[in-house]
Amino acid sequence: MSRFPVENIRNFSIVAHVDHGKSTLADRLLELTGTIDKTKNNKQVLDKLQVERERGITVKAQTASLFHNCEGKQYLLNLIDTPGHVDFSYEVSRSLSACQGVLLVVDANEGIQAQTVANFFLAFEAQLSVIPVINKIDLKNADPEMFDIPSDECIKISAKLGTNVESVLQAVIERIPPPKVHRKNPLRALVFDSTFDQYRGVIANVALFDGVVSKGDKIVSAHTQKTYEVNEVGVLNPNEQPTHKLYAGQVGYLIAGMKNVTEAQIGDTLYLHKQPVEPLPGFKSAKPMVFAGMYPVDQSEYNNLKSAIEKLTLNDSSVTVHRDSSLALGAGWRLGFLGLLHMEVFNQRLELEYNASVILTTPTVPYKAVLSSSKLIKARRAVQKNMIFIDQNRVMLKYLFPLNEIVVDFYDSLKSLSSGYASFDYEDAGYQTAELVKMDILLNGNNVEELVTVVHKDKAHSIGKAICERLKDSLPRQLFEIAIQAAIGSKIIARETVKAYRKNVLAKCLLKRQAEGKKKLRKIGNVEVPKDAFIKVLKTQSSK
Ligand SMILES: Nc1nc2c(ncn2[C@@H]2O[C@H](COP(=O)(O)OP(=O)(O)OP(=O)(O)O)[C@@H](O)[C@H]2O)c(=O)[nH]1
Repeated sequence: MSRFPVENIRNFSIVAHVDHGKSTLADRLLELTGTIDKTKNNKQVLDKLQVERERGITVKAQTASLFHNCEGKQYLLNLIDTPGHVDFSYEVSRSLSACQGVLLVVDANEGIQAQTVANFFLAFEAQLSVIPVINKIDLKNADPEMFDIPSDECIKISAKLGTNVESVLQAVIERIPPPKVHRKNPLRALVFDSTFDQYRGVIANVALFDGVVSKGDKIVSAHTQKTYEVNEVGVLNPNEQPTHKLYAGQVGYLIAGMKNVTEAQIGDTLYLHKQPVEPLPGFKSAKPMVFAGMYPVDQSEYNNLKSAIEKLTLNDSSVTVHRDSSLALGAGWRLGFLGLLHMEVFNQRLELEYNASVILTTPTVPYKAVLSSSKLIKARRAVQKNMIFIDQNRVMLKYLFPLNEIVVDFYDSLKSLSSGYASFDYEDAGYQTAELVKMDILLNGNNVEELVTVVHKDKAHSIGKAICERLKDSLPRQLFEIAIQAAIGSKIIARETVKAYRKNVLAKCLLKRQAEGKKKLRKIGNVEVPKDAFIKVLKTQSSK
């Protein structure tokens, strides 16, 4: 690695709106630099996770070091491919901390979209060089001239066909500056991502801001003050390739015998033993926008699920975890996600990567209740506090909201109403009095503990009705009629009915059900409920 002086290093991310072609461009760059062989099968090779392959989207930023010869000089180009969906934007902001420039990819057909703008501002605020790349110029309706960017600054390519992709490499070398680092200073390495390997422990992705790190070095974590010996260092090419040393300006991985996931903090600074340095600023923590309760299907699985959640949150540090418990479901957690897609992907990764089976429930939020026989707690609605114009195009509105109104899909509704242009932030404003009631959902008279909620009195009827309707759509017909009821105390406020099978379709349906298997079903009284029924209810509950 010493062959690459700082001036021959470029660290850059590929950012874009969802599906504008980041991963396809990454494939071509890997091929052009000979990092992977050129074959027809190279489709989004950096999307390594099973969930990414199944869904065809990137959810995790991936690093790859490319070795490239240009005008007789050997360059080391560290590329980070990032996700495009807004729910994974935390991956983008972290990746930028290891870069000096970005390729801002824009689909020529679709033009500039919400995440194009958001990513542009992220890069701009981090003072990175931005190279606009207009992609998909092979498509019929492509109109590459439609952007308000000087055309000589844009590179027009087809990532799919490989057209003009060499110019992108050329621009990376010419327009992105080398990192500003000092190799003679003591080691200062930023941990910008981590994964957990069953056999080798924590694998930390590091960007070196100062100094050198070698296999065998003793290093200290600024966060825990614990000392470790470096067992392996290397680059991702795109698979791990040990190198013995990494120098300032380079991006790679490091394994140092951290066996416990709590020891590895994303944003931590690593330095050499007895050579302490000022820690790097790290990352602003991600703010959860959607919450869900998570419980093991069987309490005996609690410890396994706990360990799986810990390992997965190491790789996805934007998930917040708090312990929670339910009378019916036992010990579990309240998890916070950046959006509903993020919640689904996390859940799917737990199943695919850790073979975990979980129950997702509506979240609980902490309330303080003053119990009194006659006086109920007074309600408070969202109250506007102020409105500030940030510039000609942007306005900031401040409201006081009951937390319960925003924890499920407020953020997603806001994004879809504003086509993704509105952003949302919140701060805890303390407890407020409110007229709240506890609402139960009953299936043939049996209480469904997963769906017990505390709701505002005025919304109880509409929420109860919506949950009953949703459940009706998600419950398969059974041998008998199922009454779905929403109740406050002993008062029933909504009801739906799932009819029993008709006799002539009975045999056919039973056969189908047997084929589907019983694994994904949960029994409440005599009623069989598919596991995803609760997720469907959770998704729509607060929008009703
Ligand atoms: N016609 C055409 N299609 C392209 C081109 N580049 C990418 N695509 C297609 O666009 C789709 C999305 O490409 P990806 O590379 O997965 O996009 P992405 O930006 O990485 O997607 P996310 O990471 O999920 O946001 C795929 O079906 C690609 O085959 C191109 O130059 N021309």
